[in-house]
Amino acid sequence: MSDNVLKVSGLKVAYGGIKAVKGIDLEVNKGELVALIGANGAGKTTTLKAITGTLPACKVEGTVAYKGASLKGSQSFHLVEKKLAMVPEGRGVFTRMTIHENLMMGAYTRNDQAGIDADIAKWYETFPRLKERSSQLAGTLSGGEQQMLAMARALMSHPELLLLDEPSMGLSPIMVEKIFEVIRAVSAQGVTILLVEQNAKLALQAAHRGYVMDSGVITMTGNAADMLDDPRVKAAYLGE
Ligand SMILES: Nc1ncnc2c1ncn2[C@@H]1O[C@H](COP(=O)(O)OP(=O)(O)OP(=O)(O)O)[C@@H](O)[C@H]1O
Repeated sequence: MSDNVLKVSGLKVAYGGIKAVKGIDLEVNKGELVALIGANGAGKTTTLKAITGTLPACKVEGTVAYKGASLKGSQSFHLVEKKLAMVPEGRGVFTRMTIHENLMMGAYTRNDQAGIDADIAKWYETFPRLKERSSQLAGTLSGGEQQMLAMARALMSHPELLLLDEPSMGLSPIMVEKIFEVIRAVSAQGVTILLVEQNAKLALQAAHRGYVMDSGVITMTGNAADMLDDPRVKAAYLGE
């Protein structure tokens, strides 16, 4: 059996006349943390939306296989049942629910109450700030706190693949460090992750492998440590 959790082949996406993704191949193997980096408008978010089948009406070609099967036509609740969790850009927490209720929502496909309670306690330990505010409405949290909550909520479903879209966006440098610390810790627990990031340095430092996307095409791929050393990556994405 292949080790692929995710395999994207020949993916093309066009919004009307705009070709956002122009035939990319990408794979994520079990247990890997893979970074997809690239500038604004490179097509990274579009790629994630194509993976989850959440694109607006537009032309899509190619295939996306998650655990060997297509996700075409899946609704968001199907994705959770299939153990695929996405933390979108802008977080997507339930703003009118408390932190605790958000975490419970993340576990709605589970019925092991003791396990759910243990997981909530674990995430509260990882993010003490969420614990202090457990009965606060999620909409009143800061950007960084919402990012933490969105990640913890996604992890409550015990995903086999976690998709993270720009987790560092809009956060203070301290919060960015903290979020990446957590991403590394989650990866070390064996969770398979596809991380979309503009912060190429932090993403490649955390990842096993990376892909560089530019104007809808993959221009480079390889071992993340090698990519950090690559003069082209240094010049274009690391500001060196
Ligand atoms: N709904 C849409 N309708 C039309 N064009 C779109 C739509 N969504 C994205 N695009 C265009 O597709 C291209 C790729 O956008 P995408 O959001 O995938 O890039 P990105 O790499 O995620 O960038 P960013 O980091 O800024 O989010 C851009 O030119 C964008 O303007």
